[in-house]
Amino acid sequence: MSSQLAPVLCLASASPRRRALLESIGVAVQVHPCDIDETPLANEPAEDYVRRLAQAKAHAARSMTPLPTLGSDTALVIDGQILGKPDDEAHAAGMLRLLSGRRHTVLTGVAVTGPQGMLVCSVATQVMLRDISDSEIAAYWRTGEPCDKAGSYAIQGMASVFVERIEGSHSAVVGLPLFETACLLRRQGVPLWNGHLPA
Ligand SMILES: Cc1cn([C@H]2C[C@H](O)[C@@H](COP(=O)(O)OP(=O)(O)OP(=O)(O)O)O2)c(=O)[nH]c1=O
Repeated sequence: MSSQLAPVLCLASASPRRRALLESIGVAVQVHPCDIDETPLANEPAEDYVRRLAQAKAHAARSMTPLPTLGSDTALVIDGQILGKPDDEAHAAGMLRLLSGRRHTVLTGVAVTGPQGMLVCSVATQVMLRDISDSEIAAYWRTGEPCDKAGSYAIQGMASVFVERIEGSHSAVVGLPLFETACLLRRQGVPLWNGHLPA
């Protein structure tokens, strides 16, 4: 919708999903992916972790642009463990076996820099997956879909057949909670599709 418009936000992310989500609410972006060390700190609570990474990404892009910058991070939590993107097939299979037939939490942190300084939020969404067999896990890996997704699945893709229930924000699981992000953007004066309307 907005790819021909002048960018109003710098997206500090390599994720095509985050770009598409922002464009779906009328925010044209310029993209500056940032290479951040995503290793959790010792005993770091998961919510602190996603907020810290979101802020680090937004901060890293700041020197590259006069525009407000947005950073985000998505991770899963199950049994107190933080799950990020898989390193390889065995890692992905281990994650999917752990998630199979169980409920887990998806946490997404968002940070937006601008005239109000660094604004940060995080959103928790509960996802219940049905039992997934080892042969399904192997076949799913071969689709190529899990390799760049936290927890090794994509709710918006073929893994939707595993998703029994979700409580919370679907867009947050895909990488950016649109309701909460729109609130932060508005506070920083970034116009959305309805930016010309009165508040
Ligand atoms: C659980 C889940 C995650 N994901 C994605 C969202 C994020 O892009 C990715 C988690 O990794 P992130 O490190 O949050 O993001 P990224 O590496 O893709 O991009 P960047 O760090 O440059 O911003 O997993 C889905 O697309 N669908 C899902 O169902």
